[in-house]
Amino acid sequence: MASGNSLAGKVAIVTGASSGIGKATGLALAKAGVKVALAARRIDKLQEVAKQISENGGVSICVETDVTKRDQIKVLVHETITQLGPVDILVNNAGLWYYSLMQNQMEDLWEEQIDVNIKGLTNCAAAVLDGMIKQGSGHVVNMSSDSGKKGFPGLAVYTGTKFYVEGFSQTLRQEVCKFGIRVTCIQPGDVTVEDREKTHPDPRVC
Ligand SMILES: NC(=O)C1=CN([C@@H]2O[C@H](COP(=O)(O)OP(=O)(O)OC[C@H]3O[C@@H](n4cnc5c(N)ncnc54)[C@H](OP(=O)(O)O)[C@@H]3O)[C@@H](O)[C@H]2O)C=CC1
Ligand SMILES: CC(=O)[C@H](N)C(=O)O
Repeated sequence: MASGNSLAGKVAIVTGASSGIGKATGLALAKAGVKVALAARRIDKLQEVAKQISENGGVSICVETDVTKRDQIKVLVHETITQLGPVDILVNNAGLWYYSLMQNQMEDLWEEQIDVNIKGLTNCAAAVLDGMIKQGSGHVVNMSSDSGKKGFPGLAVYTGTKFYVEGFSQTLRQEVCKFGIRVTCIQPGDVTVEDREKTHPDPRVC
C-alpha cells in the first residue's frame, strides 16, 4: 500500500475501524507492522480491536471520531502524528448504506449517507494532504464499492455516493501524483460484516 516494499514501521489511519472491512484492514495492517490509528464513533469497539492488535504484538491507538465533524478529523490526524508519527496511509473506509426505494422518501437516510460517504471521505483525505505533500509520499485508499461502477435498485443515493468516490479519487490522483502521493480506489462486492443485520426499525428500510 505505501511506497517501498515493506509496510513495517509505516503509520496508517483507518476510518470505520470499529467493524467490518475497516476492522479487518486495521488488524491486517497491524500484523504487517504498521502503526495504526483506529477511528470510528464506537470507542468500545475500537478498544476491542486495539486489544486484539496489542495481543498480537502490534501498535495502535484509538481515536473516537465522527467523520462528519471536521474538528474531530483534525484531532484524529493530530493525535496520530503526535502519538505514532507522520501519516503514510489513510484508509478512507467509513461508510454506510440503506436499502430503500427512492419513492419511500427517506430524506434523513439520504443525508446521512451523503454526509458520511461523501463529505466524511473528502474531509479525511483533505486533512492528511498537507502532511503527505510536505513529506513527498503517502497513500490515500478510498473505499468505493461495486455500487461505484453500476446502479442497484434500492441503493440510488448510496450508489451516487460511491460514484462520487470514484470521480473524487480519479481527480485527486491526477492532482497529487506529482507530490509522490498515491490514490487508490477499492470496489468490494458483497462482503458479509457482523454489524449489518436487518436491524433498522423503519419497515421502509430493508
Ligand atoms: N460490506 C459490503 O458488502 C461492502 C462494503 N463497502 C464499503 O466498505 C466500507 C465499510 O463498510 P462495512 O465494513 O461493510 O460495514 P460496517 O457497517 O461493518 O462498517 C462501517 C464502519 O463505518 C463507521 N462509520 C459509520 N458512520 C461513521 C461516522 N459518521 N464516523 C466515523 N465512522 C463511521 C462505523 O463505525 P461506527 O459506527 O463505530 O462509527 C463502522 O466502523 C463502507 O464504505 C462501505 O460502503 C463496499 C462494498 C461492499
Ligand atoms: C450495499 C451493497 O450491496 C454493495 N455491494 C455495497 O455494500 O457497497
